[in-house]
Amino acid sequence: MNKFIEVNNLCLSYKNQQVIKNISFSLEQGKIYGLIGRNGAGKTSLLSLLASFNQPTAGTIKIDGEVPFENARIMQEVAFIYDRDFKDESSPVKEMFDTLKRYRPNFDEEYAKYLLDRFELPLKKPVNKLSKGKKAALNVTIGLSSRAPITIFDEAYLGMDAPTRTFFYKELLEDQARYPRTFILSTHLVSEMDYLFEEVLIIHRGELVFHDDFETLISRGAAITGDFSKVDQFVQGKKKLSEQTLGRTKSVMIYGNLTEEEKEKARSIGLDIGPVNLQDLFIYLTEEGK
Ligand SMILES: Nc1ncnc2c1ncn2[C@@H]1O[C@H](COP(=O)(O)OP(=O)(O)OP(=O)(O)O)[C@@H](O)[C@H]1O
Repeated sequence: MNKFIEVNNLCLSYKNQQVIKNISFSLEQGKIYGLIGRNGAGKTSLLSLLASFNQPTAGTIKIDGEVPFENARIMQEVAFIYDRDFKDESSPVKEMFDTLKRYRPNFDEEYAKYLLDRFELPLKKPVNKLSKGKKAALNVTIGLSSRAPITIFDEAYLGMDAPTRTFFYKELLEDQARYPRTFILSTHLVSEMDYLFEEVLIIHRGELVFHDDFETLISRGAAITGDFSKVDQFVQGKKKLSEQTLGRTKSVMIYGNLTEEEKEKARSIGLDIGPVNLQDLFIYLTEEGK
């Protein structure tokens, strides 16, 4: 495994509140990571450390073998795109991209123009006069066209309508195929974005409670669907994450691995076994009291 980003025993405190608690993980080059966690879990705090916007209280971060904080070479490799209001940005959209060219070595002007056009961003309009959704589109354009080896989107979609978000996800995947880099996507739109993630990190109350590939995470549970009475009987004694009933058909998400014997039994009575969805698992893994 190529450890492009290595985080060891990372801690961050604001005054006497510890918001990042002894987190360790490593991330590879060229993969898309989903970072999820409930409100106040510490996602932005963690990302701001990776982007050198903050210094750890304890522990270490290494990017490409070097400590990133106040390290000009590494800092230009990291693009941190977060929900910004651009309120002091009175220059026109076009000017922002002229500036970007100077400090993003991989910036692709043609690609930026293509995205600005597709997002229908008016080049002459002052940035702070754009609507919220257009500001988000501008932000995403900066993130994608910078082609930084580490690109972090922290709820960068806020304000975008559904068709625009769909376009953003499609572009992200297509550009990743052309120019692979490490993406970290922090989001609350778990069910909408989960297909983008190759690996998932779940942070809860400042601790990393899960980090593995997407397939491994969703294989921790199963969706059992079929005749409601048979489903009820089969899931008895199992940890239920959620359930839905339509007429006589019921679907129950359960947590925990099924043995081969159990799978065989379910099939023999006409039940269907499917994967659990990430959102239900996430809700379960971060339930209060866990
Ligand atoms: N500048 C700051 N000063 C003091 N406390 C802060 C500061 N920034 C964040 N915190 C606190 O750190 C904790 C983690 O906040 P953070 O913004 O990292 O969470 P988050 O997971 O990104 O949340 P959300 O999903 O709500 O955006 C919260 O308790 C928050 O109040």
